[in-house]
Amino acid sequence: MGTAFFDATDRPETRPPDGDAVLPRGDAANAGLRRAAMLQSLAAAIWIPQAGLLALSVGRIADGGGLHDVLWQALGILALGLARSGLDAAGGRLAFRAARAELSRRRQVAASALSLSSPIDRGRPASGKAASVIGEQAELIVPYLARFQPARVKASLVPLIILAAILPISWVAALVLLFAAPLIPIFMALIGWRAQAASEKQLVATGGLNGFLLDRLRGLATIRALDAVEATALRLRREAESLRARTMAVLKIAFLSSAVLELFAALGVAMIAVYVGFSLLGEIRFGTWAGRLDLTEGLFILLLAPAFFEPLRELSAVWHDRAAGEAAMKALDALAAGDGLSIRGTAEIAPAVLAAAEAPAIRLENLVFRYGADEPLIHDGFNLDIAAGEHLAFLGVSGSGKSTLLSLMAGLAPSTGGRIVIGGVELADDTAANLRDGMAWIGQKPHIFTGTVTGNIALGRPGVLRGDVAYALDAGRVGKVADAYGGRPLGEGGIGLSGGEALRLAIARAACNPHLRIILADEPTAHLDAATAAEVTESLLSLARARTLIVATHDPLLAARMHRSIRIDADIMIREAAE
Ligand SMILES: Nc1ncnc2c1ncn2[C@@H]1O[C@H](COP(=O)(O)OP(=O)(O)OP(=O)(O)O)[C@@H](O)[C@H]1O
Repeated sequence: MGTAFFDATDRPETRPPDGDAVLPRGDAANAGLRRAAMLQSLAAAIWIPQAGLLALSVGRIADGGGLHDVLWQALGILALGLARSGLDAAGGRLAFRAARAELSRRRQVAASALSLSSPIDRGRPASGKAASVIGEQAELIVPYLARFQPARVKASLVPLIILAAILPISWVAALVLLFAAPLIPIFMALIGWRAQAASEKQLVATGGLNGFLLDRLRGLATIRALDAVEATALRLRREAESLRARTMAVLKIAFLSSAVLELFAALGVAMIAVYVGFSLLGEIRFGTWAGRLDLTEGLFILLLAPAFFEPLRELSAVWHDRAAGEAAMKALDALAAGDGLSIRGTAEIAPAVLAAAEAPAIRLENLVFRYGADEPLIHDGFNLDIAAGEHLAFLGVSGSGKSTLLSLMAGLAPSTGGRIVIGGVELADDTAANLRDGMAWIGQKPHIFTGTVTGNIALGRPGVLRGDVAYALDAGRVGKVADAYGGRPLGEGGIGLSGGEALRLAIARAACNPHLRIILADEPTAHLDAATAAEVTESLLSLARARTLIVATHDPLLAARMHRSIRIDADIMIREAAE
């Protein structure tokens, strides 16, 4: 079984709702986006009085007026222009802030759900895919919320206001716009369905490629050793090609939607221009409420016609953001749904359950466990009493369930039946987190983070002081390694450390915990040569002094140093020796 590391200080508080429904937006984000949309719509509507003043000025000059006749109008146009820019900028800023806040909220929910999912859940999302969704794809939510949402409100309000301004002058012009406008949303909606499906496929392909890459990079040594480089490269090329095809499909739809909109907008404006032109020439004598159009009215309508389509064009420009944003939200929500095995102890409770306790006794009562509803029973009514401060070895053939027992004691997954009592406290959802504060997990292959040796020991845990790290270096016997590296970082995944050094570093990590009462060690001497295994055993035993230690092991030498060993497969005690 792999190694687990849990930092009890990093416990998320809430669990997102189950199911794959898109998570509702936060109230603050909704309010911010609504205000932003209103400000931007108001900014767009200011063009109506500006156009009116402009048409009036040109009409006066055409009637023989001088510059002094249009001075006030010019100042009005300028003032309105300034107000318009100000409102537009304020709306944009507000929308962007609300969108970023919403992105952070959703990221936190997804990351919380991920951190709650059990490290022994094999259905956990691939690390590369989860990182891609939370880190990269989630960013697509920002343009969706900050640009698409206000653009949608603008597109549904501003054309109506412009229509209301044109209708009292000419019912024909209003009618032309009224017929041209709905064609645009209808076509956009038709295209939008395809755009969303294409975006979802593209995001899945991106996540898949990231997951694949991370997985293969981690296994590069194996791939090289087994001469599978060529096959892996071919697979990578195929995946990259599929991603390219999906990206092109998304772009094609994005371009198509803008082309459709431009076509209808251009046709609408052209028809208005033809009508106004022929009316001014006297060729068309209908369509107004009072006689013929004059130059001021005609110009006013002409200036407003492109503005009528402008919000729809804006909507089309950000249409792709909607598809990509909703697909990203779905991907985040799927992570947040986290419906596999989850670790116990999601709730915070006040006092540290084990803080004052001595090395606790552990009791497993009638323990039943299976990894999933369709999976076989791993343990069926397992009973065991471990004395306070006892050092115990689980022995048994591979697959007999030793690591599973350790995981259950650490609360990495809820048992299917029975109970676990640690120091008189039953391991349950409201106690597991605090019980874990007093535990350390030492696995076969501890995860070494990129960073210094001391940073890897302290792990940024609050309350770990310089003195604690110095003590831990000593306890894990890694002082020499720390000296050799100094302030230089270790390579990714612990490159630069031997297996034994990595194990001793894990022991040092455990030694840093002032609440440490229980040590769970999963095959700590596996894959080590005899001398290194002996060193690790000594470090482990000195750490376990006055603490309860349980090791799952195949190593008879390590088992011989324990107070007692039990065989998990036969459920019988084969050796009991007091030290
Ligand atoms: N995350 C998991 N999801 C589903 N089944 C699992 C998982 N981990 C282990 N198993 C299954 O549970 C059984 C017990 O596995 P476990 O790792 O506890 O055995 P073990 O005794 O520790 O073996 P080993 O000595 O090889 O480490 C095995 O049949 C294994 O296939």
